[in-house]
Amino acid sequence: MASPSTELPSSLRSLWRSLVLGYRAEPLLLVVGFVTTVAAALPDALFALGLKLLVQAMADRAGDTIVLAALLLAALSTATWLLSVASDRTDLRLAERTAVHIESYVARLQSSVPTIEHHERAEYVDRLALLRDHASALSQIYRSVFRTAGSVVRLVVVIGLLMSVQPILGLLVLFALPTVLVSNRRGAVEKRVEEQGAQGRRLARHLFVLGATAAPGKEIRVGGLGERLRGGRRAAWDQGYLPLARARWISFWWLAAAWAIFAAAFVGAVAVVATGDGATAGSVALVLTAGTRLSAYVGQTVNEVHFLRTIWLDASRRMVWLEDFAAAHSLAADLPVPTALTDGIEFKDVTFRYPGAERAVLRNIDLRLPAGKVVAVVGENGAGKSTLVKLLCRFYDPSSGRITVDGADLTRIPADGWRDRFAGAFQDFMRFEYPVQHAVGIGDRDRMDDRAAVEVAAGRAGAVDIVDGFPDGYDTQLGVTWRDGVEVSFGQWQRLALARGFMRDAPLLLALDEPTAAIDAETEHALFERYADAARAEAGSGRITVLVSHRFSTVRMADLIVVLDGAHVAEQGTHDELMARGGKYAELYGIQAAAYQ
Ligand SMILES: Nc1ncnc2c1ncn2[C@@H]1O[C@H](COP(=O)(O)OP(=O)(O)OP(=O)(O)O)[C@@H](O)[C@H]1O
Repeated sequence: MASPSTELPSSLRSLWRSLVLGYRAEPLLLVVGFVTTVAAALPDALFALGLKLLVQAMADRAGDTIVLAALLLAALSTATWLLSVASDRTDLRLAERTAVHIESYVARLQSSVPTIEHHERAEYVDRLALLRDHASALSQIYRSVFRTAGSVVRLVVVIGLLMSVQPILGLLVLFALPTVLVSNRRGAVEKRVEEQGAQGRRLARHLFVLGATAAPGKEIRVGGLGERLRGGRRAAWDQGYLPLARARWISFWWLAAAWAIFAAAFVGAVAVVATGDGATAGSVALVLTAGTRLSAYVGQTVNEVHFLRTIWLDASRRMVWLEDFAAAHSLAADLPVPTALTDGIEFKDVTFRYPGAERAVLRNIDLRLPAGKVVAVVGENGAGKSTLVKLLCRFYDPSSGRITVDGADLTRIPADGWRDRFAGAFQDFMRFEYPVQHAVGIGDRDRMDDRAAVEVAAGRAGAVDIVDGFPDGYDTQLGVTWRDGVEVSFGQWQRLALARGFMRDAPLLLALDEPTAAIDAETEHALFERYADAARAEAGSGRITVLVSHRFSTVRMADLIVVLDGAHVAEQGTHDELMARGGKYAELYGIQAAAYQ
């Protein structure tokens, strides 16, 4: 698989991609916004010319020209005002409409990455956190680009007007260059410092959420951790923000010095024109007005470019980076999604390390999960059982080696399609605070509103009694923070998650990664036995059922038991075979059996 670069893509390419995205979303608004914003720049910049004509006509006491010049000034002011209002409204509307589009586009990009590596690697998480914060604001990029274009038009016009008085006055713009250079540089420096501090700011936010939400509140109070949390948050905040504040102060002083250079040149230019041969009232008025406007326009352009570079363009580069990342991760999917399994799933010399980790959680695993069988995975805490399931779901790809499905490399099967063939539940399930119908129904998005399907799933998970106990049955809102919402216990959440995992009727892979830890051993055993029987009854599709459990009473009925130990498959076989062998499984089984005596 092509590994995406960790470098952000170029500004120009990112700008182009954002413009294309905006054009696809709102072509008319984009064009009208551009034309009105740039058009508003013209009459504004020509104001200096009107003023020159008026002042000169007054000096010459030319009555008709005075009236004409005054009317011209009024027309220029009105046109500037009208076009500015029109462009403001259009740009605002464009920003609002593209914001929704861009936000859902970014969300779609994130979820289209088949693995979840980008949610866990610190450098990606920081990058995505900034993108998420700015995703809706990214829609401002259009306004910013139009305004920058308008500022450039203004600059060109006033420089032309200044040069019409004396060509050398065109050099005035050179004295504004230091401000441009400083702004450019400060943008890059501030952005780098901001990214370096992203981890600290994320930590500060995390600690704030920890201290301000109900769930962790119990442990924090019991442990008396409040003060420590506040101190940690303060320290993380300082670590995230102080370097940025320092960088901003330094750039402020640089910018002030650069403006001082321009101010000196402007005063000199006015003096030269006012005292030179052939100085007229009109030309002095023009230099004064155009010069003042030049400084304002340079300031505007510099500000626009600064915001464009540091916020909008930066967010745009992150978005294009995410596009590349998503594209690089979906390139290899060129095989069809299987509709049945005949042989099974095979791990071939699979080694896996979590992103950024040194240690391999699974090492040189060779394992065959036969089609149509029930496979139990056991091992001590941290042995890698859940990781094995995550690889089967393709939340990660192996660091080396291959996983094949009926001989086809799993990385070449579209991840979405493969997951549509998956059912099951995880130990770290999500508490979806929806009405019960949807909290369970989203396990099969096409049948989310299908009451009968949800009832069947609840039956499979043994959750019917729980739902019947809620005030409005399947229409009950879960979570007390919502109107008419009910409190749900951990065990109830777990059972609802299990029901969600059973929404699909004919999965090829059913994985149950300790989804019943909060349920007593006997009930778990009965439930798992039911799933195993169902799996065997439907062996025709080749469905593989993978059970992860610490309870050996549950595990023993599996067709194949895999014992993980020290990142390796220590043993595998049926219960009887493993007991006869007298190895790790027999030892662990013996310990648990003795505890239940
Ligand atoms: N996202 C992750 N990033 C880095 N390391 C991880 C991640 N998830 C798990 N690990 C590490 O991988 C190892 C195996 O974890 P895994 O959850 O697969 O074990 P397990 O056998 O399912 O454990 P348990 O029985 O406690 O659920 C552990 O050392 C764990 O710390």
